[in-house]
Amino acid sequence: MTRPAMIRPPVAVRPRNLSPTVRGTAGGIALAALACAVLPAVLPPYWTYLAIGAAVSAVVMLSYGVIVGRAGVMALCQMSFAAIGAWVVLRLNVAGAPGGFLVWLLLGGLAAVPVGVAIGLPALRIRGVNLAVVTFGFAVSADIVWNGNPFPGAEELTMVERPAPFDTDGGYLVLCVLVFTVLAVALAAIGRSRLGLSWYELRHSERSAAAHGVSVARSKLAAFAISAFVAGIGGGLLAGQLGMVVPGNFAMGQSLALFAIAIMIGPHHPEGAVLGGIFGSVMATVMEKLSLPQDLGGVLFGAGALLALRSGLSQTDLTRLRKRERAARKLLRDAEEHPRAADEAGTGTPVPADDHPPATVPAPRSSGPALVVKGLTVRFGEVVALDGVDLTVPERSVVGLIGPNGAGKSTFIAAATGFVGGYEGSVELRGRSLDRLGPSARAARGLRRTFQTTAIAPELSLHEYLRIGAGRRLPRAEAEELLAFFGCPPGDVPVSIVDAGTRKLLDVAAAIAARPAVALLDEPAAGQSAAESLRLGRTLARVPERFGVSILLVEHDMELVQATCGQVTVLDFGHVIASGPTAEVLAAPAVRAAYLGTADVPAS
Ligand SMILES: Nc1ncnc2c1ncn2[C@@H]1O[C@H](COP(=O)(O)OP(=O)(O)OP(=O)(O)O)[C@@H](O)[C@H]1O
Repeated sequence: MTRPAMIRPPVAVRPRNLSPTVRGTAGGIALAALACAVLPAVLPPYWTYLAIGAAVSAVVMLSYGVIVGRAGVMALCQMSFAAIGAWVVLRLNVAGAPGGFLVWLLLGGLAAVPVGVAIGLPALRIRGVNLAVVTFGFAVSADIVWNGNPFPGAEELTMVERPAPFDTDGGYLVLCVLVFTVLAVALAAIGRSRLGLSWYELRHSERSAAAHGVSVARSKLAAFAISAFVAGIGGGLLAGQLGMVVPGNFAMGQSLALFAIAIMIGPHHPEGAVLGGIFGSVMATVMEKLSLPQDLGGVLFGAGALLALRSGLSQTDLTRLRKRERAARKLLRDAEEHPRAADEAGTGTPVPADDHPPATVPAPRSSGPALVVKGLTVRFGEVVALDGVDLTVPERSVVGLIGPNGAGKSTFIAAATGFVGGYEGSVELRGRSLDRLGPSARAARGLRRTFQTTAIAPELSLHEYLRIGAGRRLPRAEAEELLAFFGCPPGDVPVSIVDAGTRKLLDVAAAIAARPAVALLDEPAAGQSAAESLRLGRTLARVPERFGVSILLVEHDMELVQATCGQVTVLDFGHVIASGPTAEVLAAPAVRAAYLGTADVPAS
């Protein structure tokens, strides 16, 4: 089978100095400090005013970065959250509330959070264009409310008091840059956490996220809450900039234009937010200076957004990814061409997967089987996909689940792991019933699965993907060892440059990284050559002893099944037709009949 450009080194490589996150954050803070020191001194008043506008827009852009850039949600109402932040600041200003501007700013951000969560609730059931319509509807309703009710202080012309030493335009620019920097650093830290990484996964595949134990609902609501908070802060800053706001500052058109900029540029990276802020704020002035129609800016943003949607990645994503890919390719070339030199340079030590010494794995807590499924029956309308299936996976074993196409193997995995609800029968993991739990809760309890087709976010590195799968802090050395065990490239390599077969191995590694009680693997060898498939079989056979994880392996490759599984269960038309030691089962007439289609051999 031919494959796209493949990266799969035969050795494990311990990389060094590839991750630029710490250097990037420090560089960003240094740039912000420089901007604070230099800009107010050198910019003429008009440009200082424009720079404040750009900084405020950049803060709002950060909110798009969370919800659109990371979580991939089509949210069209961020300016409505900004309006809430502005309203709170203005209201507290009019009331002369204690604490002053900075406290009001914070309260404005917090006030937007419950509204963000409320708007996020429909996102638990709907997605894509439908969700865009819901958020658009909210933005339109908010527009109507703001237009019918003047912002506090508008009638009596009470302007917001900027606090000293930020009361001049130059000082206020410094404040905006500081707020942006604090938020950008905090969001970057969240982005590197499991929550932030899970947003990337949600964006590409909610079912994969659930299979990794990520609570899809909690993760999505957190994205809405955090993005609403940041937008609220942006709105409060706008109130401080203008002294007084009008509904037009938060109009629907604003939300749409910023949304298009966000899709195009990718404000989930600080440089994208800055660029987006500059575009959002300065574009109108540039158009005016060039004597071009104002709407042209919106058209350009829209066109850029369409291009970004087609490629699936924003401009900053692409730039960062290409840089990471170049560094990863160089590292892999060096390691393959000069393994010894690479080792001496500290970048890698060749470790053939088969040479890994066995780790000390704690004994299972229960003495019974790892997984016991009894009487599992699943119906899809008239189709009975599974009919009273019993299956047991002992501790520290690899059990095969085989059968012809349509026999019900994937349905078994889906039902056992909670992806198909409403089944009859029972599923017990180490003596505890899972029947009332959803997929992410079952995964968190120690029942992991992989899918026939992988959907891994290409912008993640292999190490980041393993961290999501592990569901815990995963030391780099442990991740590298796991990747080497499965014959995957080093952890800093981006998923975007590994082939489909390696992605399947990575998926298996991510399931094992969690050290679950049982991992249910759905055709992990699909897309592998015969030799790779056999090698995978040998690797899987060593997983129970090495990691303390039992495996249920769904496969069509009989050589792989024979090399890997001590026991096999055979399904045909949703029924178990044989179960027992692999060699005996594969020799059984009923099994041969099921595979060869000889109908007159009775089922056992
Ligand atoms: N969501 C669904 N809706 C309706 N029918 C379904 C659904 N999923 C599976 N089926 C049916 O259930 C039966 C079992 O399908 P399943 O995918 O579990 O088989 P399988 O053994 O995994 O096949 P394969 O080896 O081709 O992956 C098939 O008849 C299939 O058409």
